[in-house]
Amino acid sequence: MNEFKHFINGAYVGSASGKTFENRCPVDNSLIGLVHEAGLDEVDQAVRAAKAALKGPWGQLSQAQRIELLNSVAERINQRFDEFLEAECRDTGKPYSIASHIDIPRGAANFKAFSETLANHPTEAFRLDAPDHLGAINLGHRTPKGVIAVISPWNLPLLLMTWKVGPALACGNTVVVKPSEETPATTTLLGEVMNECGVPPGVFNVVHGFGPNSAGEFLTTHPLIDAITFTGETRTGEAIMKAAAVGLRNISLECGGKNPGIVFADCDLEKAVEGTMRSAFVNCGQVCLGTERVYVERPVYDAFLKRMKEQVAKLKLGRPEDTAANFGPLVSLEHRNKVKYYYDLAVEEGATVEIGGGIPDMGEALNGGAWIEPTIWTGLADDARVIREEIFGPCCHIRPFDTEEEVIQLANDTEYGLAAAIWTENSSRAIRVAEQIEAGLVWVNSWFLRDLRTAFGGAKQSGIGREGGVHGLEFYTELKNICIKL
Ligand SMILES: NC(=O)c1ccc[n+]([C@@H]2O[C@H](COP(=O)([O-])OP(=O)(O)OC[C@H]3O[C@@H](n4cnc5c(N)ncnc54)[C@H](O)[C@@H]3O)[C@@H](O)[C@H]2O)c1
Ligand SMILES: N/C(=C\C=C\C=O)C(=O)O
Repeated sequence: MNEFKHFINGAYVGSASGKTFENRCPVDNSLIGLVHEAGLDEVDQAVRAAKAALKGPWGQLSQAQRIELLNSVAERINQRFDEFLEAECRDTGKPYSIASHIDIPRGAANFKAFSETLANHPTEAFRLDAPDHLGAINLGHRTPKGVIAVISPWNLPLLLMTWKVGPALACGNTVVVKPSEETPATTTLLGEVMNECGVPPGVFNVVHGFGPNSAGEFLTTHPLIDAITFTGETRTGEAIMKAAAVGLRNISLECGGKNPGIVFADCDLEKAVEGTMRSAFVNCGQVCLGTERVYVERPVYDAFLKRMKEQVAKLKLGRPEDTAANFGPLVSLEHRNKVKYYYDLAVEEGATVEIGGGIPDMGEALNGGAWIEPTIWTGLADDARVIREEIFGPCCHIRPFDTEEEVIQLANDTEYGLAAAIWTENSSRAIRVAEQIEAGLVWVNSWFLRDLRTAFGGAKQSGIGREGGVHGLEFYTELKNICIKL
């Protein structure tokens, strides 16, 4: 039985209250750990440790020294790859085949990528003419923002936490991380790596707990937090934004989505099927960038639907360590109940269930887990709740369209604006349509192909701000202008 303690000032500490909550394996709902729930005291200790570390050895390091240290963190994650893989898959139930290609490699890459950005990105300088004709020089100078609260979700725990911790530390900040209550393991394990690599105590801190009236809320309302970066549901983002308003703390929000996939008749059909299969079903559909609405130009609608059903039927459900498995359970029974609610709602709203729609028989050993069938629907009206609300499961609705104008209107008819995928071999059409899609991220003939130098974030109710590459600098640093009279 694992015991997950907080990581504060370089040490693992339990909650003074002794309060813990259960950590269960999604594969069979077995009890695999107890997690300490942080109270106000633990959160305060973590924030004050982070504050103090800014003025300690960490604050004395040069940018080059910080970058060297963070590159060693990346290398150590890779050296302990199997431990991170086992911990992530135990927490999430996802197949090793997925976590070993996405979650863990990106956990390391997120430290390296931002180090290189920082080392190579200039600030700014302007020469100003002055009335005395001697002029002045203006210099842009970046300093760390301070103590960053990092609040992360359960779907890609290590990836999404390090996506924030990497740039935050690269810019000289310190962090207090509150991972999801569903997935404490890899964030806790990273504390060991920080110590092994010589990251000073207090630079990286972890507190466990829930949101409201628990560690999440205690952290976002703590007066010594200088900025909050959050990934999770839009409604949670609203709550965190309200908390951040007191004391004017900056926020970076990466929230929900109801992403469209647009398949034109002039696409490479096999590429479109392969890409849509990934965007709808990888990670059991638990990817914010995933496709839950698929629009297919009428001439290829029947062929596309047929191929998708054939591919879904081939998905192999199984334990994480099953090398043949490419489809795991949802993260919890609670989330399975939510997704199954939408499966039932789809039928009530008039959907045709083309494949799936239920709970699979996984055999006695696994039937207690959060398993659910990958599902395709057709025939729903555009205003159906299943078409408008984020489900965050392995399901998608496929609908024909006839014109480019029609599909752009359909794709944009959502309160969200996170991502989209467009499948066409016509490059002019690809760019023309992509420019009109109201989203932060548009892939053409690909999906979740990530260049960490690019801007990442959502429009509309999918988030606020952009992280990635130089874009994170605006959030993770204060930019000062120094004007020097000549
Ligand atoms: N845009 C992105 O990059 C992105 C990436 C991954 C997931 N997501 C979204 O995340 C959601 C799924 O993740 P989830 O269920 O963990 O989201 P969630 O909002 O329920 O929880 C996310 C985190 O916020 C914490 N939290 C909850 N309420 C809080 C509060 N009031 N104050 C402070 N912290 C609070 C939770 O404990 C958790 O650590 C989906 O909507 C998905 O689209 C978005
Ligand atoms: N933030 C990123 C992925 C988000 C995935 C959402 O589930 C990334 O690739 O950097």
